[in-house]
Amino acid sequence: MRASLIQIAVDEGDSAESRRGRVASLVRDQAGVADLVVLPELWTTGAFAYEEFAAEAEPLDGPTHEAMAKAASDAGVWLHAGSIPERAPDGALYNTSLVFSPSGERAAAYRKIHRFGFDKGEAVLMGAGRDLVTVRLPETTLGVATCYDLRFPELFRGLVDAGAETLVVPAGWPERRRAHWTLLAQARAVENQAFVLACGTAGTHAGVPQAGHSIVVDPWGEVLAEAGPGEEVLTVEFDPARVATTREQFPALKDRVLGLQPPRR
Ligand SMILES: O=C(O)CCC(=O)C(=O)O
Repeated sequence: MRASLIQIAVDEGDSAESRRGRVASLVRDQAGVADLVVLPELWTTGAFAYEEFAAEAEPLDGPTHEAMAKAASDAGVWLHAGSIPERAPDGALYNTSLVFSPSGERAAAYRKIHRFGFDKGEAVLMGAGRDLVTVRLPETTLGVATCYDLRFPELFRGLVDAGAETLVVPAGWPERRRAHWTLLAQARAVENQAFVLACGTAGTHAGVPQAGHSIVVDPWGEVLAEAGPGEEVLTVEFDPARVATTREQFPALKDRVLGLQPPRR
């Protein structure tokens, strides 16, 4: 199976509309190259452009949905289209990822569960998702998570329990914490014996330089491919069957002990 992670430069001065056109064309270029294409988090606005979330928010089936559904079917690829600022019917905002099949049907929508910013930014502007999401592809089952979610291993264990073998993480991770990004992507792969496809952004927006360095990690924790800091398409070939063989040959997941008792006082 071949996957291409499109590490988009999300700089100021590029409108959401023009970026949508540019990204759709990059997705189309993957026809015959990749089976699965992955885009980053909130690439129409930038993950840190908090003041743009409301203005650029769109319904689930808004302009980004339309452009990406068409790009997926034109290219004949599975497309994890990263996330959009979603305006829900009740007016609430969510950081929502969209996944499309090669015929351009929406296969899944995932509302980010852990919102970043502590007492400001996304954490106060957006609602929190509650539902884990997996997507069955012919070759593998995707488990989806978004950016800050990468810090919460229990979410990934939930995805693995639901059958995920390839963990896909679109992000807008800042350069300042790039070491955490790489470390956590490898940790999630090792502990879950799964592939991790983590696609970040490049460029600078809202004064926050982005880390780039999108990364693909195998179920043994080895880095199969890693991007540099700038805009880049990172293409990697991987064998989804390695999840089953790794879990058979080193069956640590079977040794989980659930329901531990808290310390006695
Ligand atoms: O956890 C981090 O360091 C970055 C998270 C983030 O930027 C986000 O979720 O948008």
